[in-house]
Amino acid sequence: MKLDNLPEEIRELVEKSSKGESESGGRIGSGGYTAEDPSVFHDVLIGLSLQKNILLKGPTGSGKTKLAESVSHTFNQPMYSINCSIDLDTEAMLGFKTIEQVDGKSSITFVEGPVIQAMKKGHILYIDEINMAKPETLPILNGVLDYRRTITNPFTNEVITAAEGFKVVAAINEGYIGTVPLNEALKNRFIVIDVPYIKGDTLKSVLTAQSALKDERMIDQFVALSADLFTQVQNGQVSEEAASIRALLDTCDLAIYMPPKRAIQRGIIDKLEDDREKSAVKNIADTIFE
Ligand SMILES: Nc1ncnc2c1ncn2[C@@H]1O[C@H](COP(=O)(O)OP(=O)(O)OP(=O)(O)O)[C@@H](O)[C@H]1O
Repeated sequence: MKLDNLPEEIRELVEKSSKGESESGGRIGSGGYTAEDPSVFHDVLIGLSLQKNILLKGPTGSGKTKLAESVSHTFNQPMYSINCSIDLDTEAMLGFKTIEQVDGKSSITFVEGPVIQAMKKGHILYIDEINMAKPETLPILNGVLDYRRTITNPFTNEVITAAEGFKVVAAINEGYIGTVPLNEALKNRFIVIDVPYIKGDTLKSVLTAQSALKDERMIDQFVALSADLFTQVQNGQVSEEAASIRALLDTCDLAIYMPPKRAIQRGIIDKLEDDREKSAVKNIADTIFE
């Protein structure tokens, strides 16, 4: 278990609740989530240790998936993921029946999906973009997400109660095109943690660690660019995704091989729809990079 730097009381909680089978299936996430406010990660760990479901709420590229991976890393428990979309169906969550040939004979077997596997093994279930699913798809998980921690598999009639250690983390990207407001009963089953874009020295350390760009002066310039973009986002001049850390990391990588302003054009500006937003970002880039 990777518990360095955690306050004593949180470390004890994490140790107690980090059960689950250690064998096969799922994948232990890599760590690396960094935030200026340590309470973001600490509160996620506390909530999960107390068997609460966690809903990470934040704009695209703000590190929600990275945070979930870091949870898996810290608890040393494998993570099973569901990526929600309007096409998500019960089979993608719970599993499906298939015909298998055993000794020349056909038999029907059930291939367990991420929810059933994580429940049975006492591992972590990550439900990404939970508000992209059709509202009628997720209520089947209501019993999994409350004190019952139980589901009746509609394909096999098996009643499954989650093994000790089972944890649920979900992520939501509010206001994003194609999303629907989360059903209240579903939202009610989660503790909500905001995951904002990182800034300043924290951003610098993430760019230094995750980008291939090694020119410290240029990294400082990209941190300044991000701060200015953030101000424009707050003023309502540009949309939130312009300040995405993912886009900034891509831009830093490109800037090793092309002038930084071209990298910004490719990595940030060309993703924006609105011409006024594009020129606002371009103006900021012009003030920081010659
Ligand atoms: N606070 C952070 N700490 C470490 N890495 C971060 C952080 N924020 C963003 N990143 C990096 O930025 C990239 C995007 O992060 P991630 O995929 O976790 O975002 P997300 O919030 O899940 O995005 P989306 O909503 O689009 O799925 C990753 O490469 C991740 O490592």
